[in-house]
Amino acid sequence: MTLQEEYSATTEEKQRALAELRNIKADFSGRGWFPGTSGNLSIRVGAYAPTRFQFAVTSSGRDKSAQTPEDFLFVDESGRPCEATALKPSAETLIHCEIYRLTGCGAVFHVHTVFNNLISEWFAERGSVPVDAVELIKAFNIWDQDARIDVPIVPNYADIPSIVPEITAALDPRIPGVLLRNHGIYAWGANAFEAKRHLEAFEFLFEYAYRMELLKGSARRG
Ligand SMILES: CSC[C@@H](O)[C@@H](O)C(=O)COP(=O)(O)O
Ligand SMILES: [Zn+2]
Repeated sequence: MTLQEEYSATTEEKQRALAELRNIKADFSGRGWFPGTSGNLSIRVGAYAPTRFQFAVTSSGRDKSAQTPEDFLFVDESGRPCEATALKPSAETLIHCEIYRLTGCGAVFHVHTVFNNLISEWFAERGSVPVDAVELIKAFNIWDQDARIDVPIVPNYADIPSIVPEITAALDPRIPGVLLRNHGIYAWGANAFEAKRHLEAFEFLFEYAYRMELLKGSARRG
């Protein structure tokens, strides 16, 4: 068995991953989370080592509100397609690769929303979004009384490979997500269920943080 074969998944596992991605993509599309072909999703399949893994990822530039046979392809740890295909993996595949390499997680979801863009710009100089004592922090399995978290924000560059070392440096192992400034959130988890829970929690907390800043501002104005 070649190394590639050792890390490739069974046909059944690949089909299960694609079915799960189709359901997740339809769900997120229903929430309006893929404006203008933005967003990308991936689920890891097969054996894992930080230097050898494979995952299914959305193909680049497509309307993610549509369901077609060309929506996904499988790539390896370097982001290269695992088989001959005319499809192009997401332009941000290297970010998924780095998150899998650093965390060993099972799924990575990326969406652009107005709230995640606004809050990442508002707190950009601070370098993270502070969230204090909100119950939904428990979605990240943080159960401290009055827990406080800081969601990392990294610079956004047109050259995607330049973003990767920023994520490597900023990633907090306690926080399953990272914001790209004025771009969007990457959320991950051990599997698609957990990554979806984390993404929903992040989007709730970003809207909460945005509205809390407005309340504080109006209170200061009196
Ligand atoms: C078209 S704006 C969004 C893209 O530039 C990118 O940020 C994105 O999220 C989707 O890129 P894709 O290559 O389709 O995965
Ligand atoms: Zn994006």
